[in-house]
Amino acid sequence: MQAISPSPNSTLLRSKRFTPHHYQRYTTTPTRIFVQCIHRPDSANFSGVVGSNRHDWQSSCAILASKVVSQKQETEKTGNADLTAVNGHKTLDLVPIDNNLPKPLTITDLSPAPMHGSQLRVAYQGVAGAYSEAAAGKAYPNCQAIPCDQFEVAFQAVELWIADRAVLPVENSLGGSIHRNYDLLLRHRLHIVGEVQLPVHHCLLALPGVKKEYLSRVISHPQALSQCELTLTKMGLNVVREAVDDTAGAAEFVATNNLRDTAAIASARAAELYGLEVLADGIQDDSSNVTRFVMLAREPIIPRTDRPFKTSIVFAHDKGTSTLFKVLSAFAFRNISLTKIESRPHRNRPIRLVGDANVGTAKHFEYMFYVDFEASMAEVRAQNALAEVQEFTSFLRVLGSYPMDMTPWSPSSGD
Ligand SMILES: O=C(O)C(=O)C[C@]1(C(=O)O)C=C[C@@H](O)C=C1
Repeated sequence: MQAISPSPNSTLLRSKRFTPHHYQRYTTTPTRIFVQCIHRPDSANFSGVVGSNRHDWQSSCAILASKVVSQKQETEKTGNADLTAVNGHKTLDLVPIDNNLPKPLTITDLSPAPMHGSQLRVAYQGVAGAYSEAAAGKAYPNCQAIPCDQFEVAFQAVELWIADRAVLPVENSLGGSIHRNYDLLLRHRLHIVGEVQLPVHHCLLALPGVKKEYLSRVISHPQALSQCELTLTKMGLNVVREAVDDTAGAAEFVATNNLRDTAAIASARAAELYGLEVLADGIQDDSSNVTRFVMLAREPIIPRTDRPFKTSIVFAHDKGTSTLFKVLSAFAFRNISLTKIESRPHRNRPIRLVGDANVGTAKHFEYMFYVDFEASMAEVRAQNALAEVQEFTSFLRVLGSYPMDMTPWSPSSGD
């Protein structure tokens, strides 16, 4: 796996990782891109903000497409049929498309890893040496890993065709679910196309020559801090814990600021990359510490039945938790195992009031339920289960049906 910035020709090359600011630049690029995309898609003479290669052209067209869609939505909202300008320039008239027509199969549907140029581009949150980067490498061994400063940015990188996939940690065997990422899965329209389970082996890292006794602070990703909480206490360190964006970012911070009183919890690879020493190895509270990541793409994969598949759904129902049993029994009756249930606040309707003049008003919290089950959407039993679930729910979305990670268990191999 090669970790690089997204495009050799773009202004992004100078920056270490993607930030929302980068998208700002991309989405406000001049209309010239639009003209170029329409008339000269294969030209080798593109100039200005768009690079000269096919990948840059594709990215520009994708951004353009999203502009046109938002323009169209704006037009529909305002009812202003003449509003067909992008950045002040006239564009082609939009032809309404019937979204229900079957889409022709594309190469994306047929190959598990569509290639642009030579390598798949995989966005992850963090900097080089983060566990998410390792997960990207495990899922797609020859990919270009694209660091992003936030999870939200990794989603946007895929939506804007700057990356082909995003890799997202969703749960850890010690720290539990990464709730923010469940919320993002719902807010965005990407599809889960795979999962990887990565053994996570944490190290305590410090500048060369620093001893444990000198430390007054340990910094890391909140998940990593919580996965090492007991061990840190047992080590008798007199340190405050501080949360930062990612584990490798913590290591980089210690190194670049020459902090002799601060250690980072990160991988052995982060120690190598940022010139730190390993003060303690394997400091996670459980040696079989493992994080589950999902891979996201713009298009779903076609579910199959020739290997074990998992399907992830999210649903809400109007009648509070009383129907939850019925929903779950749709799976039980068909012998479909559930591997995970998670509930999150229903942000559009967080509370349901049930009034009773005699005793007052009950305030019930409303939830979105996330369920993973062991079946492929290509199986009739899964389709029937979902048809039944739909009867009890007010909202149902399939987040993805994808191959299960069946790699042999080897806790010591991860870092
Ligand atoms: O900070 C990193 O290195 C990450 O990849 C993030 C993350 C997480 O979000 O849980 C991933 C795996 C580990 O469980 C700790 C941190």
